[in-house]
Amino acid sequence: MTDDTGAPAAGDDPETSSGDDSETHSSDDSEMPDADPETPTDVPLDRFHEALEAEERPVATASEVARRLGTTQAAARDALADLVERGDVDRLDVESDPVVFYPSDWGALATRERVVAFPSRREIVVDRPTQFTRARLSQFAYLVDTTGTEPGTRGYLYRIRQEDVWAAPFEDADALIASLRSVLPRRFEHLEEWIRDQWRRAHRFRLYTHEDGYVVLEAANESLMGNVAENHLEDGQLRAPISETEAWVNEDAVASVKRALYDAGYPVEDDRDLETGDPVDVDLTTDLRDYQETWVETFLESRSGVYVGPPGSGKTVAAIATIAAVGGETLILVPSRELAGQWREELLAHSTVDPADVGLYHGGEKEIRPVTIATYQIAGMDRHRSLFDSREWGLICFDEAHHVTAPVYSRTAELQSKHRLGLSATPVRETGSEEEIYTLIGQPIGADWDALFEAGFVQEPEVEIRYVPWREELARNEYASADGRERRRLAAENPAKVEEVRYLLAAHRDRKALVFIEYLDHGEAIAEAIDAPFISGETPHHERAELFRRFRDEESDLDTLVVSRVGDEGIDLPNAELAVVASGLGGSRRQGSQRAGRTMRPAGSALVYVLATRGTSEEEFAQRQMRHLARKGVRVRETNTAE
Ligand SMILES: Nc1ncnc2c1ncn2[C@@H]1O[C@H](COP(=O)(O)OP(=O)(O)OP(=O)(O)O)[C@@H](O)[C@H]1O
Repeated sequence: MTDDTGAPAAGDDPETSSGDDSETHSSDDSEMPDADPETPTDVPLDRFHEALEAEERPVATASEVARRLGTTQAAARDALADLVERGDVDRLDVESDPVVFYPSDWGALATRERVVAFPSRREIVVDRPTQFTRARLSQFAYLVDTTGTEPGTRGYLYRIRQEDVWAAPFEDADALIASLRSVLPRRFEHLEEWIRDQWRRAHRFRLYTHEDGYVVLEAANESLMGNVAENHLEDGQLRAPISETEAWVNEDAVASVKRALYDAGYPVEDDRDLETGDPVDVDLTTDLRDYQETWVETFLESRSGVYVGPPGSGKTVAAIATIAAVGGETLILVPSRELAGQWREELLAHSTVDPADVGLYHGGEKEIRPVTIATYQIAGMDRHRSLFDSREWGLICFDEAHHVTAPVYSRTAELQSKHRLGLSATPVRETGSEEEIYTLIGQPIGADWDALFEAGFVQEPEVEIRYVPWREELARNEYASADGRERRRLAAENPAKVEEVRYLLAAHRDRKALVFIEYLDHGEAIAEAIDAPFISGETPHHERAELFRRFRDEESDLDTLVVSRVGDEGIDLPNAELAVVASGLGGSRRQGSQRAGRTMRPAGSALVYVLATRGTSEEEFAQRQMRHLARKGVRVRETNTAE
């Protein structure tokens, strides 16, 4: 069984997570009386109660108990085993979490968290959810909001969508329903029926490779083949019927068949034999974290998928592990040349790959090697078709998968016979091509973002929206009399923002900072005012690379960069501790979370300031972007700055 929570895998020894625990709970051991490292295995039930009280939770892992009792983990585990033996304590094997313990007479522990179901809306609100509940829910429900709908409440709102059921990692519908029942206060027949129905839909069509090598579409019964497939598929997608329930699929149409049936509400199971390409000798040299291992295992089971995790959560490293596991020639597609270079370095840093086996293919260099890193731009050009055809790629990796362009999609549609891996920090897209990503690349394989923040793998940024007033009458009047795009530009370029940027940089003098802007003039004005370099699309590549290199260099005195959209994405600046989004609020939610993402790095504490001109549409944009982050569990604060 797999899970997409990113939490430690099934049956994990609690020991493996003890290191994380100590980071997640700020424990104060001095509260515990008589901490004795030599605590015998015989722990009275009272001491266990004390440990729970100190944790302020109804359940505790062995490592939490050990810490509270001031004993070793092994001793705590033995003691807990004794208590379980005596019937005083129960243990709960949570599939994707460490084992937790609770007093037997608290059997109704779930009442501590309040779970309320709204079956007709297919929504579940959980007040103070435990890890257990969250891990379970995240397997078949979508976390809509963590901020609570009423002021002061802390409800987590989950929604069970069609596609969540389709992608739920269970062997069968019964297992999914069992999981649902384990978190809901009672049974909801209609909801269960709906889930079973959705589950059935997702298992009605299957693609497989015939022993003679061609691809077959198989329907669960005749009428599905007749009604659904024939009504929704176009001429030429199927070559010929093989039986009442099977048809020979045109190899070039595999992607469009999948897409059409998905749109018709019948996601297709893809059981074809995939190509692996010529073998490549790559071993991983970095130990994966538990959730990364789960990602890779899940990928290998379905042979396609998209790792969805916040920036800095280790998607690239997990992708390198996947490359090593598939072990075949790999084509990696990235949005920019800088990222291609970075990918190469990461590959060399985290694996044994021979540098001579890694090629870069972009505007500057054109090498095709067993592992080739190319830009989407080049990959989309007709005259570079050979990139796809010259080797039998076994794995195609789409970095920043929401960037995949239409020409690349159409090309990769032909590459459905390869292992396909996407990486994305932002599953949400406003243009609606989320479905495109998931049907053409694969299902999302994700982690619970909150859990990653809690475990300390990713620093939670503090995001603050600062509403900046017009401080100049002239600017305010100009704005009032303008319209359309001009109005938006004027709001973005509110001169008062220059002061604000200066103030924020001065207030955080010790932090490496990125200032994001949308309009070139504005960027130049800010760069001049704060005396920092400005990187835009017009900055030559070598200059850009040099500035980024200096910014990364701890020794260098370059600690502030002003960056236009080019700097937005994926550039690895792990030491950026402060981001000021001075303009660019008209962008999508994707950009909002990417900008915040630039500073969501394991090193240093991260702060993001978003400047919005008060009383303009920027206010609304800022709030929309930040709501998206808040839903992901990121803390957002709003401040009005002085007139
Ligand atoms: N298993 C691991 N052990 C040690 N360090 C790791 C591990 N996984 C990732 N890291 C480190 O964490 C940092 C972020 O990892 P990585 O670049 O893979 O994240 P990402 O999710 O791809 O980020 P982005 O979305 O910004 O590209 C890197 O410095 C990387 O070396």
